[in-house]
Amino acid sequence: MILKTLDDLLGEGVSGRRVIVRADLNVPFDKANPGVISDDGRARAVLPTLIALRDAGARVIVMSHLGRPKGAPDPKYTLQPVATRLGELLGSPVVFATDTVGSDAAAKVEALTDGQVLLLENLRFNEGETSKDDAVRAAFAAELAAFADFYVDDAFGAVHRKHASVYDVPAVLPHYAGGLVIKEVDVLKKVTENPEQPYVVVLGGSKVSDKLAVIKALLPKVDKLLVGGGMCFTFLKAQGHEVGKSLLEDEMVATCRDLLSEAQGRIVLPVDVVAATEFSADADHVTVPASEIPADRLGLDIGPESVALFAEAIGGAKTVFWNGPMGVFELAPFAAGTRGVAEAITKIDGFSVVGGGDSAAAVRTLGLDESAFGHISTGGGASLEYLEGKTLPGIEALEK
Ligand SMILES: Nc1ncnc2c1ncn2[C@@H]1O[C@H](COP(=O)(O)OP(=O)(O)O)[C@@H](O)[C@H]1O
Ligand SMILES: O=C(OP(=O)(O)O)[C@H](O)COP(=O)(O)O
Repeated sequence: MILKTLDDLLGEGVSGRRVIVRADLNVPFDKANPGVISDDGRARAVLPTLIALRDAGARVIVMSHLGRPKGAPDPKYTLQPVATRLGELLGSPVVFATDTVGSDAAAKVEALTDGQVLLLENLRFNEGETSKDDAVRAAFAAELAAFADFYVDDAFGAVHRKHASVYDVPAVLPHYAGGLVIKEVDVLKKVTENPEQPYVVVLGGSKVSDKLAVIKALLPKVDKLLVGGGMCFTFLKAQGHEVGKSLLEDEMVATCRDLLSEAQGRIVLPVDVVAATEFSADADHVTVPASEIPADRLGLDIGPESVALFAEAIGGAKTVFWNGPMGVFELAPFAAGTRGVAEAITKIDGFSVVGGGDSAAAVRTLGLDESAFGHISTGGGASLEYLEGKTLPGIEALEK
């Protein structure tokens, strides 16, 4: 990667200068306790960058998205609790702006003193952040850029998004890659260029349509692609099975059918599923064959036979990449599939990468040994698209 890094910026001197940092503070919240962060790994991952800038006397403006609000303020997705947590981790309070580029943000940017850190409200409360219209994104980016002298991208988890804060702000400010982005790309580069065979990819989670697109590109590169989590039901439907009330992307069923035929047995699907009456920890649940999901139930985890099948494929691998929990691991009755697959990955005689906000959170909240994985990446979609060989908009913008 030929690009300027945070060290270059620190070398140029930042005392008294305003630096805007794109971070990925899209942390998971406790499903049972709204407002309580269940895993602060992504906030911890950006700390070295924030500390280095703070200690060098910069006036630090942090920006991030949280969840997928629809371009307007939505209290459900406020970054306020993240500002509080970030302050605790930094050991000094983080100022919070209640808007992103409005009057509160402008006043707080103006009032920043050397070494202070400010977090702007959720970028996605503004339609300019994710707009497909270049001019609309550029206009929002110009408002963000006006706050600062320099731009640092340390949001690896979002580098695959062609969004204003990722792609357009670096077009108008001197730009630098943070240490997290550099570290993540270094590891993934090795896996992309020369994965030791057999190479097994495990996919799950709930961002089904995003990740189905990646499968086609990854298929020729892998020995086996194991599909669990919310991803598997569109494939099961494509095989002709009914999936009840499970997560389903109806319009992708035909694509999945094509992928299954192209894969010639290399896509492995669950053979049993934990089917519940509703999306709740107290719901009645039974393990059923994947071909017999009752019409009034939804699959919330893969079953034990699937775990054994997946563990066997993983056990023979020299390289494993895993993104996306195998089930709704946040609810105890549906955590066994994720735990089983994660444990199998920790035992391989080879190199493993876990990617994704929720997958990394699962490793930690289920109490697995983090050191047993080769690398735990903060980005799921970002690392998948990197492995696919795509040029990522955030990296491209930094290289320009
Ligand atoms: N069968 C399922 N039905 C609905 N949601 C699921 C299912 N399996 C996993 N999930 C959910 O997927 C979410 C994580 O998906 P995703 O964002 O794609 O992963 P990551 O953040 O690791 O990239 C988790 O919150 C988990 O509860
Ligand atoms: O959580 C994220 O990605 P991931 O679930 O693929 O790890 C990133 O914060 C990107 O979020 P987005 O997929 O809503 O753009």
